[in-house]
Amino acid sequence: MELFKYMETYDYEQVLFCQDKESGLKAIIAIHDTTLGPALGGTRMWMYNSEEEALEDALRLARGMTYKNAAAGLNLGGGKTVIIGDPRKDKNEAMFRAFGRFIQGLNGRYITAEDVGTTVADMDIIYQETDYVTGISPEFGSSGNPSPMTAYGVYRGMKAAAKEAFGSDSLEGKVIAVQGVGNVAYHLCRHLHEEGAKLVVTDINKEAVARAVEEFGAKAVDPNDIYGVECDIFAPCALGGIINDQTIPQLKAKVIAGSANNQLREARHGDIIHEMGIVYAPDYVINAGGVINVADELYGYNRERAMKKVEQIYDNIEKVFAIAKRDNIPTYVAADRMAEERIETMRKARSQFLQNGHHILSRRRGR
Ligand SMILES: NC(=O)C1=CN([C@@H]2O[C@H](COP(=O)(O)OP(=O)(O)OC[C@H]3O[C@@H](n4cnc5c(N)ncnc54)[C@H](O)[C@@H]3O)[C@@H](O)[C@H]2O)C=CC1
Ligand SMILES: CC(C)CC(=O)C(=O)O
Repeated sequence: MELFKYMETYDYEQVLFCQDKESGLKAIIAIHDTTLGPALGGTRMWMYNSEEEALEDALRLARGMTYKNAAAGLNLGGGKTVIIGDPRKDKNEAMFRAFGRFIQGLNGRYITAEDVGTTVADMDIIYQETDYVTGISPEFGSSGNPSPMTAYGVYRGMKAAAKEAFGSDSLEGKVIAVQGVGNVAYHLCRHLHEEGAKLVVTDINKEAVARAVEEFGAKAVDPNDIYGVECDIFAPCALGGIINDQTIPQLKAKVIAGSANNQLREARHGDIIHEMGIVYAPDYVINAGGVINVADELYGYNRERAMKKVEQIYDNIEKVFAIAKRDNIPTYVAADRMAEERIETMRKARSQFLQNGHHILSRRRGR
């Protein structure tokens, strides 16, 4: 990849490569845009096949966070970290301490949290070295694991998408195919089961599948068969890039609504599903519950307040559908438009000079 060319094309501010030989840390922190405030986005630990692949993931995910935070109405920019390694084998305390010191060195330009492969326990270690970490244990007055709130937001957004597609937001009796039943999707399945939806699930982790079958009466299918399941709603809740040339022809669902980041492999795949009449709830709008929840920590965490904001994901998805109809564009373009308009408006509103700048971080309590 020609890094600077790529950064210029999508307007990235900063990319940091962090290395610590003793602990084996190899991390890439990508900061996309801090117009609205410090960049907030999780840390993903994953067994990337190459450094190039890790870099691409960090960059795509960071940009997604700029749009996610803007669309959710947060005063935060977008960033993300990837750590190269196997989260089941390569983690150690020194690694997360060293990583915490790299974050502290950024002096608040980037705040981290959990993502795939990292946990509350990892965030607690990072917290030993930096103030700029969220999603740490409730014992520290924090919000803990963001996944249940992400799941609640996806559930709310899915209802809004169902209303658009079927005329009612009830999910009772709807057949919902869920790809990946990890941290987020487990809680999502609980909400769906409680509302009377019929679940079809898959995961590469057999235990995760067995739990969903046992607790929610879900039907299990093989990972490759999930796309072609006869269903009303497809909920991608594993990794990104799964709406692509190979999977689209298999899809039977009328709605796509799930937690995975970067669901469309390429923008054109958003156009194709739009033309097919599939109602797509854009990923970064529907999966913002976790970041809304951890961002609330910056104000002194209040669960009720955070939950109210997560509930509004229903309204945010409706707004996206309204823009899509108004401008006759696919929903993924409408979401981008909504986020970009907010960033531009705030850029102008905050353009006067202030001696010490100002952001909610400067009033952060309890730290
Ligand atoms: N945890 C959170 O609060 C948030 C998560 N997300 C996104 O939601 C997605 C899921 O996140 P988590 O539940 O936290 O991760 P997780 O790692 O707990 O769950 C992902 C699940 O997908 C499974 N999986 C991986 N590849 C698969 C494949 N090819 N087929 C079927 N299953 C597969 C894994 O075995 C795992 O059980 C990710 O894309 C993440 O970036 C987005 C916003 C917030
Ligand atoms: C998991 C969240 C706390 C933040 C994030 O990185 C995301 O929403 O993807």
